[in-house]
Amino acid sequence: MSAVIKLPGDDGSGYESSVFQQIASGLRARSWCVVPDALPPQLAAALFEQVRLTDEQAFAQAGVGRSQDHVHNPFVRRDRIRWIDGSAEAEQQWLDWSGRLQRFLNRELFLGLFSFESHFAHYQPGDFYKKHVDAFRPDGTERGARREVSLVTYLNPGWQLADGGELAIYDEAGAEVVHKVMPAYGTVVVFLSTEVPHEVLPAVRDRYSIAGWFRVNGSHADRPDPPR
Ligand SMILES: O=C(O)CCC(=O)C(=O)O
Ligand SMILES: [Fe+2]
Repeated sequence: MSAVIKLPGDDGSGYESSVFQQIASGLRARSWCVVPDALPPQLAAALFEQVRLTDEQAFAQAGVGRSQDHVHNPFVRRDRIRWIDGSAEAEQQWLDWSGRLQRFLNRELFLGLFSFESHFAHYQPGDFYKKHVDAFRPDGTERGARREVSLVTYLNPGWQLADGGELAIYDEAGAEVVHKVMPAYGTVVVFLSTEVPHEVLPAVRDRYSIAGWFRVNGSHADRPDPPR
């Protein structure tokens, strides 16, 4: 694989903090936000290279549901995924960037996010992910760490409107689409995992993305939970 250029933390240009600020303001105002060109170009390029070189065999059919009843349901979602573990340098840079975003959101919004998990996703032409929320509102009985904030980014150079594959964002009741996001290279979408129903519409070309979740600790004082 070609050498990946080492990324500094925030390069001091203020670009990163301005992106993070837009995300925090968006979440504060209406529980979701879309920031075009949010990924630093070097990071986007490194991740795109990584996903491009990943053997299709390394992607596994994605499932739906909570851990115990997690099943593959091709009527709900068709994408194939590969979890990011930081073993490649591009992945480590992605985890560093999302770690900085996590700390920023905790500082600005007091969200108490304490862990992050993410995967690459590949939607082939015609694939979709029907309307869903990424987490259910806590009902007081759950003890595990739960998804609080969802983070999605796209790795599709030259995407056109006619290619489809938008992320449709619904109102909180899930009744109407309020916004459609084109999965354009470097665009980042962030939303509250329990509040924002959304759907991936079919595309006419291969669609690559990363989907990730920041979790909060749902543990009770008497019985701490592990992060996952
Ligand atoms: O790829 C997207 O636009 C969203 C994916 C998604 O909703 C998910 O993986 O939960
Ligand atoms: Fe989702």
